[in-house]
Amino acid sequence: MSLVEIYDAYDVGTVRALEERAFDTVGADALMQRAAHALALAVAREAVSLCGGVYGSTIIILVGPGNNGGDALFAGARLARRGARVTAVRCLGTPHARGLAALRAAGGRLIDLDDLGLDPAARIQQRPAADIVVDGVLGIGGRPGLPEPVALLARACRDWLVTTIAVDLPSGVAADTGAVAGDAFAATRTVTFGVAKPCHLIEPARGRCGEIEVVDIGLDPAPSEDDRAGSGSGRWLRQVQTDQLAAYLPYPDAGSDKYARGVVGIDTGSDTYPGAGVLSTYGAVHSGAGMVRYLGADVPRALIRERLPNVVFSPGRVQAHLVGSGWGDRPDGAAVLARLLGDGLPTVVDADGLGHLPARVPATWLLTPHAGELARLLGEDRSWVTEDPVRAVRAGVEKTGATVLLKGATQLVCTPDQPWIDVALPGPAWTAQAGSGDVLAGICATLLAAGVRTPRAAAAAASLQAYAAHRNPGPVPPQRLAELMPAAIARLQSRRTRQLDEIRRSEWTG
Ligand SMILES: NC(=O)C1=CN([C@@H]2O[C@H](COP(=O)(O)OP(=O)(O)OC[C@H]3O[C@@H](n4cnc5c(N)ncnc54)[C@H](OP(=O)(O)O)[C@@H]3O)[C@@H](O)[C@H]2O)[C@@H](O)CC1
Ligand SMILES: [K+]
Repeated sequence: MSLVEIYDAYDVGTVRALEERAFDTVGADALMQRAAHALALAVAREAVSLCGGVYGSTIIILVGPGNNGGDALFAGARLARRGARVTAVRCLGTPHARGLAALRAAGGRLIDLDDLGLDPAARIQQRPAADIVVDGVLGIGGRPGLPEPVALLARACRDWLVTTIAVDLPSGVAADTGAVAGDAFAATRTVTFGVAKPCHLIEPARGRCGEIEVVDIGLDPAPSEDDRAGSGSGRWLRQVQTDQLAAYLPYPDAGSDKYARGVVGIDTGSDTYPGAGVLSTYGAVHSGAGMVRYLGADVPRALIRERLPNVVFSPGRVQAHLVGSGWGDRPDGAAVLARLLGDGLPTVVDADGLGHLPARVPATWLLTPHAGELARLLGEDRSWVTEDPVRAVRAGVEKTGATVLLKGATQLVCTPDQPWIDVALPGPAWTAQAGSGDVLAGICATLLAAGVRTPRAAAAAASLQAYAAHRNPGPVPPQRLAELMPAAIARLQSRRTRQLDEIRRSEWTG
């Protein structure tokens, strides 16, 4: 049994296809026992740290009607055999029969949810004696939306601040979309089997998972195209890792000049909204552009001239364009975009620019909407985007032909002809503030001007901003975060140098 670093996530349909193949080779029982073993280990580790050992710890196992409850009951049996006091609570339907028999044979017992004495009218529920709660109510067979009184129990567990370990996923979250409709459990740790699922990467579900452990139970960790196609929805997400971010960024060498590093042409901001022009230029300047030409309105131009003397204000050669942030209601917006389309250069279209898009644009163009802007682009409600951001970002790509970076708590990058969707490194909640998106658009444009492929530039830019914010926690305003970007890039460059040294060393040592 080994820990797998979380990287790829697949939808439930794909997981079911993998499960079927594994059933054929090792059998369903073996898979469940492996899952239960890994789960019991995770609970035991928690018991050791909270109570000094498994023996004598008090564990409550919440069980639903499916195999998720089966995993939890078999894990409970293992823990009871090691001396834990294990009580299973029947939350929904009939518990997994063999799992329950195993628990009882090991000295555990089953009670009903009613026996916990939860009171719907009480503001604070009486806390049962429990060191650890294991959430085995629903797994990948769960429909979102917990029925009462399970929803009340989920709320109570959150109020009790009890260590909660979710089996596969926190019950109540939608496995494929990451949506949380109504109440859901919030875990301290989630132990998931074989591969991660979208809910482990996408907010708000991700925030309910706590620490995530993907354990190897013998499923193929790399589903084939057939496995994915069979699922119907084909959701394949790839979480950017810090090492990848370090590898994706362009670093100059001794022979680089400003054109090798890239010249960005920026037409953002307006006399009404000058801040967006300033911030997007800050983003471009501080993420490594060789040169930035600001070609926008007069008021932002004057502000930029005061703050960033290295910015050039005359037209000339550029290698990537950035337009749209803070344009407001710009009458010539469509004409500007039509002209840029003729240029054939990679182009970032942000914010108000999205309202002026030509019918089709190339995949080298990058659109950077937040949920509301993507909804407007698609003629949908904002909730249509937030309830299933993967579906929405795909729809944005299909409609426009562009690469789309959907901004928000989880930032997704989708591009035509690539079967997976990249998930940027998640940033701290402090980065949700006015101006973050403008700076991000500037970083995207810099990476494009340096010649980074559009989807990679988008995933790297969003991840870089998150990385810099993590290194500088707290309410740091976006312009200050932009100024902290060079130090973050330097750290990533050192990391990349170490990676390359290791690769060379391993090549030498065979
Ligand atoms: N993948 C793998 O390789 C392995 C997977 N394993 C484990 O199996 C788990 C999946 O098991 P599973 O298929 O039995 O589904 P699970 O979620 O336990 O329950 C479904 C039941 O709940 C019911 N139900 C659903 N939603 C409801 C709601 N809102 N409110 C009320 N009821 C609701 C639903 O009813 P129905 O939809 O049929 O009406 C059905 O009866 C997986 O997460 C992992 O833990 C491991 O054992 C090892 C290998
Ligand atoms: K669960």
